[in-house]
Amino acid sequence: MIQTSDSESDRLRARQQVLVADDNPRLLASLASLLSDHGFRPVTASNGSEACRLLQEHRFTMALLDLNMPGRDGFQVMEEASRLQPDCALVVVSGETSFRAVSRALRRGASDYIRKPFDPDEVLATLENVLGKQSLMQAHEDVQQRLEKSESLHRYIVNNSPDIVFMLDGQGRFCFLNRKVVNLLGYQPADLLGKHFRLLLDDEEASRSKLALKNPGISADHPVSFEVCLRASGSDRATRHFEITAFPISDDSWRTLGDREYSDLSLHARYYGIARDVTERKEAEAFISFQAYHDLLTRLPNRALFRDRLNMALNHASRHHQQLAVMFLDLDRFKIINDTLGHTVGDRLLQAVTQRLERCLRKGDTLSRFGGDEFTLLLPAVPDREHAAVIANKLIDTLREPFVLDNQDIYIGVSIGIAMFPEAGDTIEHLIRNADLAMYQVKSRGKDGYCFFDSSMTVDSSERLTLERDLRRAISEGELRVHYQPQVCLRTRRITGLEALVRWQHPERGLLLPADFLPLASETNLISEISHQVLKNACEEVGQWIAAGHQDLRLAVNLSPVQVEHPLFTERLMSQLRQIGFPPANLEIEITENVIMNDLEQVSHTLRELAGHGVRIAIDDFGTGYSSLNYLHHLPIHTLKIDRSFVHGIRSGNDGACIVNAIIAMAQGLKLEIVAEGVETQDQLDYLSTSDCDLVQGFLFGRAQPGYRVAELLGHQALPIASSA
Ligand SMILES: Nc1nc2c(ncn2[C@@H]2O[C@H](COP(=O)(O)O[C@H]3[C@@H](O)[C@H](n4cnc5c(=O)[nH]c(N)nc54)O[C@@H]3COP(=O)(O)O)[C@@H](O)[C@H]2O)c(=O)[nH]1
Repeated sequence: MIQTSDSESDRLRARQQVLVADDNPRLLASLASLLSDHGFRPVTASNGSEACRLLQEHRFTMALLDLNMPGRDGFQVMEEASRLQPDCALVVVSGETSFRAVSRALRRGASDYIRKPFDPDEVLATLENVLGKQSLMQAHEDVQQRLEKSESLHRYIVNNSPDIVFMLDGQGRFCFLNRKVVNLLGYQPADLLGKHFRLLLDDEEASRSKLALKNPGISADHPVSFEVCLRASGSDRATRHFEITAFPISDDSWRTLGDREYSDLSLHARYYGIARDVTERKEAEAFISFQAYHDLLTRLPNRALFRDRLNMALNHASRHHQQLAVMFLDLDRFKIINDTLGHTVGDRLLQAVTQRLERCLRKGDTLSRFGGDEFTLLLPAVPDREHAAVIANKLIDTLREPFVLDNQDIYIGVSIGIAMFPEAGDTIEHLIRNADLAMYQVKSRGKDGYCFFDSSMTVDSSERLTLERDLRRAISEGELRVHYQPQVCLRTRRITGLEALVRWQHPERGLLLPADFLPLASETNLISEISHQVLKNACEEVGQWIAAGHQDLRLAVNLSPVQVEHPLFTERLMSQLRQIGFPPANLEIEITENVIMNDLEQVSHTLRELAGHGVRIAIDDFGTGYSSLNYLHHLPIHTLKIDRSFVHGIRSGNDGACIVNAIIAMAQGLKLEIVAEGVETQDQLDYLSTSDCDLVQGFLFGRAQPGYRVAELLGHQALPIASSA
């Protein structure tokens, strides 16, 4: 029985409203007065029906009910009370003392049974007892509710934690997991309970984690933290990165918990841990590191990573006495495509080029984007130069095929310089620089090919800088000169044309030949400006001689590949000629076969435009380049210039002569004019005179000379053989 102090008991009673129902008015009154005398608030009902009505209208802590009442008896009132007010304690006060009646009353929910005539003390004691029980039950219920609230609060906190919360038993099996494991890894907690944590890890990480947990230094105050990748459920879900913090559970940790579930846990759980998903941070870190070492457009390694790989490859190659190759690749015509078709197409082209190049490489080779349209390639295990040459050819061939972007065929080529370790250098800087130098050799020869570095290409870098600075000054200060080499008609021996050749009147070094500065001009893109100046000066000067009476005098000019490939070349040239007043029909432009083959489509278009304006087109160094004779049929070509190596062959043996004969025969068939270049001897001249060659050019008739000297020669009826030849 609950022990309460008097004052507390009074306080309790004061709150209690008690229903008293009896059909005996005297008994009813005496019960009511007993109750009110002892602090209760009795509400009386003289029959069962009234009691039921009161139950509907008021709340009661207790009901003292007679069993035998007219209308609705005590059992029916009990039923109604249980339905309407289940918390109301029912006490039967009845003269009916049969076992059947008592047990029936108790079955209906009566807390106690008082026999009539009642003893007031017994009634009061029974009421105290019932009240005590009620208060005990209430207290228990309160505790229960508080526990439930507290548990659901903790459950909420644990389940809504942003991290996976888990417990492991001594063997490493999961004995608790919160629901976060569903969102983050796709498992239901039940899928993992009882399973070893290695189920989520690869072997290496499982052993690492095991070791971390076994670390003797860990405790709740010093948990262990480590990062692992956890396998998500289902094959289509990727692995995610987690930071695990875990510590062993001491027996003290369970002292406050009594719940059955937790006591089960307390039996088994030996480790508590949280797993925080750090995938986003890891991915951001990986992206930042990728960005630092890769080019984002092509996703290729950048310069920094290339240098790193080259450094490792060099160490390995020198330890094992092996060779390696560094290639420097520069795309031909990329700038023009980028300028005319836009940067989006340019970007897509670079991506497509990357894919094709990668297809030619093996695992272990490193292709990197060096910047713009430049790539570097490291072949760490090439046995010899031939091997490197085979790969260079593969790369060249794969880029020769047109790229189809935006429904148009785009032709692009590549110039490749190759530096072999150790012969072309033994440091990262030397190998890259020398491959770059070799690449410029290819560019200056007409692009689209490869070239191995050799020491003759080395120009000291400070020397290069000085030369470049001087060359810029030469262009702006007018130090460039045009010299003319006569083209002589074999039949009349008169000058019919002049080839304009650039010279540089260097203030300190004297007159420089193109070989001294054109390669650097090509590298630095100054070549266009130089060719433009030469063309302008030559047209102005030769234009005066034409105007002075040499109406048929032809001016031949060399064009750089960059000029011819520019889509606005014809328009600009024609406007320049109009400004100067130079007749287009007196102009012949010289291009090599390689320039045509590099971009057959674009160059053909330009040549047709030029021919449409009356400009003549000559193929320079004919027979030495990469060509398909097919183009001769289709393009508006007027002149073939037989390369001087074949002309020199006339003297030294039959092969050269045969080639010269073959070229002349072919040119005749195609109705092209023939110019034999590099004629140095009388024998060569005699041979050519008997073989239907039209024009000759060479030291035999004179080297390229300044305009004032050439002007004197123009008046000659027949050009004499030069004394210096
Ligand atoms: N884009 C431009 N390129 C130009 C320009 N001027 C010249 N060039 C290119 O430089 C190449 C070399 O020119 P150069 O040193 O002037 O040599 C020319 C002649 O001097 C030389 N030649 C002529 N006759 C003989 C000979 O009997 N023997 C011999 N060993 N050499 C001789 O040949 C060069 C002319 O050849 P080609 O151009 O093939 O007709 C020059 O080839 C151009 O490519 C320029 O303004 N713009």
